[in-house]
Amino acid sequence: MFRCSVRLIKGLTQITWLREQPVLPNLLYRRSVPAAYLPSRALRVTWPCAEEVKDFSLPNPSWSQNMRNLYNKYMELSQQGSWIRLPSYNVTATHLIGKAEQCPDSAKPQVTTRLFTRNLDVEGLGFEYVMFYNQAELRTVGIFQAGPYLEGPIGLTHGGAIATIVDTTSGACAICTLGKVKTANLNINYRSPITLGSTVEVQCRVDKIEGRKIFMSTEIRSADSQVLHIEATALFIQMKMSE
Ligand SMILES: CCCCCCCCCCCCCCCC(=O)SCCNC(=O)CCNC(=O)[C@H](O)C(C)(C)COP(=O)(O)OP(=O)(O)OC[C@H]1O[C@@H](n2cnc3c(N)ncnc32)[C@H](O)[C@@H]1OP(=O)(O)O
Repeated sequence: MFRCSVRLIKGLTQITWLREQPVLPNLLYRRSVPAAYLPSRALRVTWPCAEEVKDFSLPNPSWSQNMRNLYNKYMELSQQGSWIRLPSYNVTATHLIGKAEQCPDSAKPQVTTRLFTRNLDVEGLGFEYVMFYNQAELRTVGIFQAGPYLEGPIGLTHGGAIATIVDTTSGACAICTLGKVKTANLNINYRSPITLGSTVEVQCRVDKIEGRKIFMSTEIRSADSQVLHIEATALFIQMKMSE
């Protein structure tokens, strides 16, 4: 009981401390996260090659009106300073390259791998999403449109695709809060199906932090917030300094 109370107090103290940090880049820098993780309020990334690489979290013609409306809402909040749009690339290494001298000539990392959620060349067929982070509240919001190649049951989104979006949005929140992390545990309650083609809002928040462990919870609702689709929890473990 005593150990639990001490852990709880430690966790709350850590969350309070994180909330008081002045700006996200400082926080991430102090946590040894490469500079390219740093999103900027001017909606650009500080990484020198970033402008030459496609940012997949910008609107494209496949986005529905609901997706655009939600995007515009959080962009407006970003301009006011409470939220930051997180850029998104199709190669994981692109997020990790942080120094000018590491910037490859072609402006594209020489790798053959692709980030799972950005592995299709045609817009709108798979995962269409954009994420925003709120440092003061330790929350991310994901706006997600399920493309026709994510089918599970006829006309509905595959449960694994939904798990991917939960992992991605809560993982991004954990990364922005603690730096590099890996998913250790993911629990999902599927409350109602997500129709293919529809747009949903993914809300993730930090519940508590205990040392290297960061506990998250996630809710996915319809674009108008009326329908609850998903309730989930996740545990991410911060990577050790040597990793
Ligand atoms: C430009 C700006 C963009 C920024 C925005 C970024 C955007 C881009 C976002 C993409 C976001 C994608 C996010 C996907 C993230 C993955 O998909 S990761 C891939 C899937 N996960 C894995 O493969 C992980 C496999 N497992 C492992 O590697 C290891 O088990 C782990 C999880 C790293 C933990 O190993 P470890 O570091 O040795 O930790 P360990 O000492 O064993 O445990 C530490 C603590 O955690 C506890 N723990 C460990 N595992 C568990 C568990 N499963 N359950 C409960 N407790 C556990 C331990 O009991 C221990 O607790 P304490 O004793 O400290 O109380």
